[in-house]
Amino acid sequence: LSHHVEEAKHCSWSPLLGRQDQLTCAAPRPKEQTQPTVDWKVEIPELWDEHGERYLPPKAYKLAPPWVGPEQCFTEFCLFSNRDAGQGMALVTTARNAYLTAHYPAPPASGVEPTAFYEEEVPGKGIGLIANRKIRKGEIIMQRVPALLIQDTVHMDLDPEVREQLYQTAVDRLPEATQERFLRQMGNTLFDKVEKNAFRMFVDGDHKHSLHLGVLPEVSRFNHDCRPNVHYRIANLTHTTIAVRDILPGEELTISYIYPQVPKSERQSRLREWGFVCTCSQCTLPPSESSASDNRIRQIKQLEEEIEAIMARGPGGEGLRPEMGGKLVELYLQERLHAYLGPTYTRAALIYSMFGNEQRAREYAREAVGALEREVGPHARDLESMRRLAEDPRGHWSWGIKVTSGRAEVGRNKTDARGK
Ligand SMILES: C[S@@+](CC[C@H](N)C(=O)[O-])C[C@H]1O[C@@H](n2cnc3c(N)ncnc32)[C@H](O)[C@@H]1O
Repeated sequence: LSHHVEEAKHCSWSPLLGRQDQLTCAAPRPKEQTQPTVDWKVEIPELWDEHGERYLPPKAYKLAPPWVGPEQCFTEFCLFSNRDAGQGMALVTTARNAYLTAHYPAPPASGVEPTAFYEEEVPGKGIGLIANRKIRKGEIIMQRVPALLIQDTVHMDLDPEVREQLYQTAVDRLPEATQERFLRQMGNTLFDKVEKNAFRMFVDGDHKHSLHLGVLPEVSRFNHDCRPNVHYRIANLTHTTIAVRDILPGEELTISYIYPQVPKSERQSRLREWGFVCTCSQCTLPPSESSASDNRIRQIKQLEEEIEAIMARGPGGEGLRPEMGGKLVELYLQERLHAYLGPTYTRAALIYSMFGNEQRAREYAREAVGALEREVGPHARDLESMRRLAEDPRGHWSWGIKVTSGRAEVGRNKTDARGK
């Protein structure tokens, strides 16, 4: 079976542990890359019977050297390791998941040169990453596969003493340099280090035992900011961090651990579940600016819901105004939500195209292309549509449909983006 990595299957819920937030999906078909990256088209051998219902017998999941394992088994979960994959990988999972993981690409670490940033103590946050030079929007900062990948049930249910010993053995299987980096992470016990630093990763789509906690010791140094300058996405178990705006030397590099487009009190309570009180740039604004920010977040929500409701009635739906798209972009930029602009630019481009505003449609479609590539990757669903709109607005399905008759005159390509 040629098993492309597709939406829903092999999607990865982010971000760091458990607290469900953004969804980053892997989809098929690689596009040209400007920086070294993984091959997105993954060949995974047949794993199901011909009806796609039953798993193959466990012996079908044997791993070839240099993979080692299964060892240290507890019920169906065992330790598997490979010192040569990525910077070394240890898995505590089922044989089936180990087999799948072994078939994902585990590329060597890549990204910006190691001197582009450095580690430093950041007041109130522990160690963080600081830019050492200007890092440009769109630069991939790190691309890594997890050093430790632990099936969620094991992490949650195993007896704590047994679990700690198992994690110790798993860490011992890693190359020395990776072990050291792992042990330098925040957290008193190995369990605690996984808790504080892991990202949620799905190995096997929506199949049983798919959810894992992936620990990437270098990526763990990114502190949280509710208005991050770095976005991350996970596809094929590869974790990519990418600058979403130009970052100046001396600025801290940050990601968001949560879905941040909610008022401050909600963000803070979500982050308390993480065991810390957020001291980020947005949470420490003076009260008047903080309430202005909360207001903008409410405005964004309202406007998005309004646009969604109109679009749902069809492209000719009444109530759409051309300035709605521009206003939405403006609010996002004022709120410094640079990591979440893809759908916003897409909406704005479509709205202006519908009203026959060529210049604005092109301009926003171009921005949408860049933002979608950064946020979702080269296989983002609306990317092709936005490329076409940027190149030839008048040939796009959305062109002028609000001007001509106010009724839907959906053109050539019905699979194009429609305000998503
Ligand atoms: C994944 S680690 C980040 C790196 C960590 N600072 C270190 O020294 O290794 C997450 C931990 O960093 C701290 N942290 C990250 N972002 C923070 C923020 N915005 N405010 C306060 N503490 C933060 C919290 O202690 C959190 O549990």
